[in-house]
Amino acid sequence: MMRQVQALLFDLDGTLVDSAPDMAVAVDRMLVDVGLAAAGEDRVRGWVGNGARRLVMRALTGRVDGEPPEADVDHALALFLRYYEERLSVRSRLYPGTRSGLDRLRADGYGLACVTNKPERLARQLLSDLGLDDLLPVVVGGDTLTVRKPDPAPLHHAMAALAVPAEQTLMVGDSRADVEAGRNAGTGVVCVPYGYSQGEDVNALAPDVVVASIEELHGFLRGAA
Ligand SMILES: O=C(O)COP(=O)(O)O
Ligand SMILES: [Mg+2]
Repeated sequence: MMRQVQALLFDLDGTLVDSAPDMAVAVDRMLVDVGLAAAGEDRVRGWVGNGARRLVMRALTGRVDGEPPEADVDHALALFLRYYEERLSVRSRLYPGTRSGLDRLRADGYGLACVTNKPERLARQLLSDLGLDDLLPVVVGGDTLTVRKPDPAPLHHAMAALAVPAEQTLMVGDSRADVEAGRNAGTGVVCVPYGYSQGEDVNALAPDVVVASIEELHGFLRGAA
């Protein structure tokens, strides 16, 4: 798997950034507005990973596979996005080892990109607020193309921007959508165990390797080089 890695594609929420605290505030404000009970941060953590629309669908139904009426989703999504944008990076934090790991990976010359299911505009703003925009200038969001992870197209888009083929790229993520997107695109797949994986153990998703942090990923690639 570690054949000549030249580029790394990073998931954002749950991999680089613990963004659930701010997302939970926005979800709860939305839920109260539409007459439902606030869900709280722990439940919201279990709903993040497949884009803002899916997050809202889960919040409205309390179910990971919930399918509320389209008009309800449209209304709630607009509220969620407005509230989330107002407080995008108040409590969101980089996971330990993210900054140092990305710095070292860049110093070693790897191509780095962010491939997230978050709306691109919010992803760019969050990366900028947390000081990662220089390290990750290539950002593909959930609405950059017409499809999102687990579709391989966002990964292909990022790899084209980095000019690195899939055989020399690793997708680094925290959930099933990332693992499947990597497999579909033909990249290697790395998981972190601390993110949002809708209650699934990332080991059960059979990534090529699980690393405890982005800094550990750097050490792992050094060792494999
Ligand atoms: O916003 C989401 O649903 C998840 O975003 P992610 O792909 O960065 O985990
Ligand atoms: Mg994620």
